[in-house]
Amino acid sequence: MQETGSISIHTENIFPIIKKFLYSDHEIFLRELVSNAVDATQKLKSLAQLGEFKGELGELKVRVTLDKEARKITISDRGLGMTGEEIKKYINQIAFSGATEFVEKYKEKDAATKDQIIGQFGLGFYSAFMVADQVEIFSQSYKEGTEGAHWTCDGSTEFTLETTEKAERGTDVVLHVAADSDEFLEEARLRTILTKYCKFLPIEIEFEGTVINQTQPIWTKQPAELTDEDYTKFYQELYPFSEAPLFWIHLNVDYPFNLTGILYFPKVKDELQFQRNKIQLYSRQVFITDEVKDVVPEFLMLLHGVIDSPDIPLNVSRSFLQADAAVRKINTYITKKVADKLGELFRKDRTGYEQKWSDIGLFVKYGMLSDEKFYEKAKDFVLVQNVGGKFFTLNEYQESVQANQKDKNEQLVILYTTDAEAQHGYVVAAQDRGYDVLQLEAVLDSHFIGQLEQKLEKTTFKRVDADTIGKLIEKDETTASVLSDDDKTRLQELFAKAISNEQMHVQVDALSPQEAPVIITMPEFMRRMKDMQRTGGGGGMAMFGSLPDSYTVSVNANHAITQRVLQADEESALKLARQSFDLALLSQNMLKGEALTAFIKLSTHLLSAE
Ligand SMILES: Nc1ncnc2c1ncn2[C@@H]1O[C@H](COP(=O)(O)OP(=O)(O)OP(=O)(O)O)[C@@H](O)[C@H]1O
Repeated sequence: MQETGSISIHTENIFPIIKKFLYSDHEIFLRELVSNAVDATQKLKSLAQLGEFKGELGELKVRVTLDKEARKITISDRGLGMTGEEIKKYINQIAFSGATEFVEKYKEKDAATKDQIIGQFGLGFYSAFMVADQVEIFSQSYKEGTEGAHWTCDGSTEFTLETTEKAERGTDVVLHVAADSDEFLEEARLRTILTKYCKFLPIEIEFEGTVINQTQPIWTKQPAELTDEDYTKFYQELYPFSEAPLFWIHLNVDYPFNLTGILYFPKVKDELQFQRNKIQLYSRQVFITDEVKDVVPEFLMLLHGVIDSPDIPLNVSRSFLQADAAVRKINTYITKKVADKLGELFRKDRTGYEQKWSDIGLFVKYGMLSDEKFYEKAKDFVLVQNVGGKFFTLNEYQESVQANQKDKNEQLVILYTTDAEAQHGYVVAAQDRGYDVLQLEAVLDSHFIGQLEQKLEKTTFKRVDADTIGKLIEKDETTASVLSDDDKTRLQELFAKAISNEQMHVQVDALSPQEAPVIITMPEFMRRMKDMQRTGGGGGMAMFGSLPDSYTVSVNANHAITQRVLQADEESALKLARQSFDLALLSQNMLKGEALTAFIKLSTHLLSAE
């Protein structure tokens, strides 16, 4: 018996549209057809378990075969099969209306959204027409007493359906590859596509004699069944040639949404190395995309691994995805899991955690800055390190410095350096006072400091070179000046003349005689403004666009050199002043070019004059 018919009477022909619009992603036809074959096989297995199918299951592989000569690709399964009636219902009506709906949605979108939709939405069975000008289905249902069915469609809305003899239960979908799709007649091309999308499908997929997939990837197993080696091996499979991960989290939740997966913490050395799009998104073991934006919180995109969830709505556009309740819950869940894991590592193995800190620190701080909930958890396990290399939690650090580093207003002043080498003199000066100095060197740290100042009560941060040591943490006691007011004015004028630079604001301060004769500082506020300006922070910063460098030059009223300057004749006084100022510049790494040459010349001269 043969029947012909029209798939739908009131729809325009969708096939040219499918073909035209989906040009960039033709390869997904194979993912769609192979997953259909896998679904049909799994359905049969379920029926067998329920006792509704009593026959022999036999070998349940899905086979993909290529006949280049005949221009045919065949996808065969030994699943539950379809009767002629079922083909009419599932392929002609349901699948077709699904494809039609897809095309309708697709037509309205702009190009960017289109790419997004294609990547995340399977066209289903009709995606076959992206590469084939004729598609045949040969199917034998598992139901006893049913006849085999043969369906043919040439890419118009017309189809034929007839009975046929098919010995084996299951379905063969035969694609007659169109003239413009020759690339899919290459074995290597098909293998690449299969490996990309089908590598972890739950039923064996055989292509040209070899099975291309792992049916039970480790994320589908229970953590208790797995060893560390299993996890690292899997990581190597996903990312060959990369360094071993630091640690991982096995995700496993089935309520209120379904999600499994493994997230790895990669070894990252600096911000520039962050590699996004390393997490692969699967839906029931079928690879969907590695664009997990919106499904995974921004700061977690630095992680690697696999997420598998049938609950992530792949068939909706981007803007909708962000607002989707399930996606929001998944975001919250993953963030919580990651925070819990870090907390656990910190509690169980503090030493190991400290060793890993240089790799995870950046990530933890990034998380704290971008997610309030994460901050709340991470504030207990985020670490800071002082210049001596010792690690502290925020609480531990506050405890340890508060006896010594509170100013006269009971404000705790935390001192830090962004470069212990370059700011060495200032670090030593602070340490000599009994102060501790933290290393906060990463680009992210300036934002992190800002956040901590908001969160921690009565606490401010100052870079060690933000002021002279006595003023860095202002106490009640003051050092008296040995100079008269007249001397101070003279000194100020002499130095200003010797330096003759408008960006250097000279002031005479009563410092300890042990401190340097001249100290150059840049106020904390001013430096932060400039930092923000440099890193392109916020529009409001534009007004500081022409902010000049502005330094404070403190002349130490109590230093022996100062006395010499005052006692010398004008010419020698200016030389001495210039020389002490240059020394201060030198200690800040600010003496360059002509000034440096002049300094060396003068030094040599002074030395030989002795
Ligand atoms: N190999 C097959 N064996 C048995 N039934 C099949 C096979 N391929 C397709 N079908 C039937 O045709 C229907 C439509 O398939 P189609 O791929 O268009 O949509 P789908 O798989 O339901 O959804 P999706 O859009 O996610 O692919 C399937 O639901 C299934 O009932």
